[in-house]
Formats: sequence, structure tokens, C-alpha cells
Amino acid sequence: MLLEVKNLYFNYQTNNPLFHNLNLHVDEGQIVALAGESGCGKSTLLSLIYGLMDWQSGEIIFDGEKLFGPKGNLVPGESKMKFVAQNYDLMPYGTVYDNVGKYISNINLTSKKEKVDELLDIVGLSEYAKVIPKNLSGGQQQRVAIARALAILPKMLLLDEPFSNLDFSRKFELRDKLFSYARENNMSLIISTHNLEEVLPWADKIVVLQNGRLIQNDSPKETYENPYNDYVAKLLGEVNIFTEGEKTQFNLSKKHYFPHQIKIAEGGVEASVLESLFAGSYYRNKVRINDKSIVVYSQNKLSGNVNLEF
Ligand SMILES: Nc1ncnc2c1ncn2[C@@H]1O[C@H](COP(=O)(O)OP(=O)(O)OP(=O)(O)O)[C@@H](O)[C@H]1O
Repeated sequence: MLLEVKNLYFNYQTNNPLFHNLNLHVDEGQIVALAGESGCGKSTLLSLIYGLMDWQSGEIIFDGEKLFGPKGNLVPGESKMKFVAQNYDLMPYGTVYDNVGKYISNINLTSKKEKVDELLDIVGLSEYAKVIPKNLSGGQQQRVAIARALAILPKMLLLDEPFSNLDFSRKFELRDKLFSYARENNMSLIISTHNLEEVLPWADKIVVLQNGRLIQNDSPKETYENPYNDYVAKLLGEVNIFTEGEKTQFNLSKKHYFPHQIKIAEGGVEASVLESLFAGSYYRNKVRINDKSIVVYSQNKLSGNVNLEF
């Protein structure tokens, strides 16, 4: 085990703990998605792990050593970790090259250049090496910060919403390269996100926080098949949620059905189609059974009545 958080207790305001007995562990080389809606405590947890704030009780153990938070380090932050916070913290007057190379030794300048070039390629900023951060967009600055963090090959990298400022096409490219780089170098990642779809294919484990409480800690498949509650299900994408009464009425085995989990099939429950919209690789349909509106995906445009199989 690389990281162990044991019975962590932390509050910003007395008598109102954000974390109460929080437990979490991360293995070496593991990619963990830390998910939850805005304000649930993701950034705070990453800051505590990295050692930027003091916690009130509990233990954080990293690489076999007990951590002591800010008082344990002369320079803020644990030396074997790197944290890319939401403010990026770049050197404003250094170029992109300088920023990415900040933690790489100058002893061998040729190998330093090779390393910086490799990292700039990973984050898609090869053409921006000579630009200063002030003249970059928010998403570009975010990518510089990621490249700089990767440069020191930390044992663990903490990324706070790393894809939040990136456009769609960049996101795909960056995710592929970033996760491959982490795997090749056996680097552990904890990535905070409010959108699990963004990291699901790459994550080994999904950890969900709700109001400071860790409510689910499972593999992506297990989380997807058995979300702990409606809150977790909604973090996974568009979902149909059924009440206990509706479950009985439609003879359902579970409470949450993602649109693709409901099939159009002969012999199923009859539903009327309210709308059928082209959505690229599928049609997004709104259908109704009695008073219940349900979203289902299909290969073809639907109309009239259809039969649904859950
Ligand atoms: N410095 C602070 N002082 C007091 N309360 C704070 C402070 N920073 C954060 N909080 C509160 O702690 C809770 C958790 O905040 P945090 O930033 O960790 O959430 P988050 O899940 O990272 O949110 P987001 O996704 O919006 O970044 C929130 O209710 C927030 O208002």
C-alpha cells in the first residue's frame, strides 16, 4: 500500500467536521478517481494528503512513513508527491519551457530538453515552449502545470479537476497520454472530478465523497453496476431513477438504469415515444410508461409505441 488515510478528522469550523473518520487507501501504481459534486471536500482532501493543511486527528501514512502536514516539511508539500491544484501556481515570467523544466536538473541540458519536449508533447503544448503563462488560456496553463508535475516523476500525483478547462478534443488526447505515462512509470494518481465519465475507462478505483463522507469505494464496473445511491448514479452520467413503487410496478430488479441498459424488445413493457433525437452514435429517446418519463438510447429513430425490456 502506498497511501493510507486512517480515521481522518478535519474541520474548517469547530463543531462542524468536513471529514469524520475518513478512511482511504491507494496502492502503488493505482489510478483513483475521487468523485463528488462541488463542495463535497475533494480539494480539501487532496490538500490534506499533500500536506498543505493540518488535520485534527487521524493518520496519513505515505510510502511507509507517517506524515505530519505543514509542520513536517520546510517547503510546503510532500516531496514524493506532486499536487496540481486549481490555481496552477505557475512562474508568471518564466516561459512554458522554464515552468515545465523547473524541477528537472540542469546537469545534463540535452536530456533536460528531451524530457521537457516529451512532456510538452504529452500535454499538447509543443508549439508553446517559448510563450509565458500570462499569454496562455486557462486550459493551456492547466496543461503546463500538469507537465511540470509529471517532470519529477512523483510516486503519487494529485490532480484537482485536471480536465475542467479543456475542450472536448484536447481532453481525449491528454487523458490517453497522461494515463499511459502514469502507467509506464508506475505512478499513482488521485484525480478529483465531478464527472466520472471522464475517467471511468482508466480508473482502477472510484471513491465517492458526499458531504465529506466516503460513500463508495469500488472498481468502476462495480460502481456502475451498483451505485450506492442516486447521487453516485448521477455522477456516472444520465440515469433513470425508479422509486420502490415503480420498481414493483415495472417488475425491476434495481433502482438505477442507465439509458443503454434498457432495450427496445418485443414482449417488453409498452411505452409511448415522446421524442427521438439524433445524438451521433445513437438516438436519445424520451418515452413514457403510465406517468413515468424514461430516457432510452436506440440505434434507429423511434416513433409511436415501443416495448421496453429492463
Ligand atoms: N478555507 C476555507 N474555510 C472554510 N470553509 C472552506 C474553506 N475551503 C473550503 N471550505 C468549505 O469546505 C467544503 C469543501 O470544499 P472543497 O473545496 O474541498 O470542495 P470540492 O469538492 O473540492 O469543491 P469543487 O469541486 O467546487 O472544487 C465546502 O463546503 C467549502 O465551502
